Amino acid sequence: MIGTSNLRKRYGAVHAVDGIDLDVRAGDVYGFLGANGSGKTTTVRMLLGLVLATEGEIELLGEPMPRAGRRVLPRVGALIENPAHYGHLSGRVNLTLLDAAGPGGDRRTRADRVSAVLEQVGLGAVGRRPVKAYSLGMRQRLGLAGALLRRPELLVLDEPTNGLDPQGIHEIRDLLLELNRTGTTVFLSSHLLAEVEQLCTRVGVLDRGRLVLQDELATLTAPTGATLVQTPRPDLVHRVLGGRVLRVDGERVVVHGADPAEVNAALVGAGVPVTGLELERPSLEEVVLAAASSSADRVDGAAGRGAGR
Ligand SMILES: Nc1ncnc2c1ncn2[C@@H]1O[C@H](COP(=O)(O)OP(=O)(O)OP(=O)(O)O)[C@@H](O)[C@H]1O
Repeated sequence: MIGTSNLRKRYGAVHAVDGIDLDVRAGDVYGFLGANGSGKTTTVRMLLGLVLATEGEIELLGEPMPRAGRRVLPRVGALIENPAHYGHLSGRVNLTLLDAAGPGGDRRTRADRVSAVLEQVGLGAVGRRPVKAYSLGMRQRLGLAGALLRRPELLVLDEPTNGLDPQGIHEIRDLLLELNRTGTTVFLSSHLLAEVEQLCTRVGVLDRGRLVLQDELATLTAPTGATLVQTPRPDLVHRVLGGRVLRVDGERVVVHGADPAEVNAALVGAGVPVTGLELERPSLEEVVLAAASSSADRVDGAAGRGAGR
């Protein structure tokens, strides 16, 4: 759906995007993660033909960009930063104008199309209110409704939950998952690890213009081959399992071996109280921090800590 090869953008001496090879496949919810200033917006703008690359190739839906823009862009829905709307007009009228301005929107079916996307983003009941009375979350959803007018195969979203409250973030997340279930590939940029971890199937990490990581989320956070034992008596685990203990962190003991049932049987058989057992997996935060170590402190992991496994 998106492929880039050695994609670069320089602004004077600044290497905003420094030779990246993106690979976004059909059906992905792809999280494009990076700290502020790492080059996410510049990349998204290049993908959509809004900024010219200094060097490199871009393919969108198998066609070269920006050359094939006229053919490709009607099949792509995009939301970049805060979408602009006419505040004094209703959401419905804004979408009607947008639909009329773009190519390929049959006039006779326009009203139905607008109603359908308003329903889809949960604005059916407020579509006739002026946009200036909308909350930030509602405006963001209206922007998304605009991106959905042409039933895009690919959605490209730059920080779609920026500035939203937890409820708004939740709604956008559900909407994107639903769209993905019905066949839309989603590419979204974010600086929030937790957001990407909860939503995405594939992850790319940008660090000062370079793609330092790109893989399936399930692969990145695959079990490490160890078992995490929760116990009030870590000393007893040591006594029973000896050399198999890899680490102790308070009441959490990491034990070599990827068979929690076997570990449990050994411990309980020896009278060790076990209050929790699971396969150890790295959190996305740990994976990202390891890959982008030099500037890891700039990636916002705080929100991801609670979601870590
Ligand atoms: N038009 C421009 N002229 C000069 N420098 C620019 C321009 N646009 C971006 N940059 C620089 O390129 C780098 C990458 O910026 P970009 O906005 O793509 O990052 P980002 O990851 O999207 O950050 P944010 O999350 O803050 O939007 C930054 O150093 C920025 O200052």
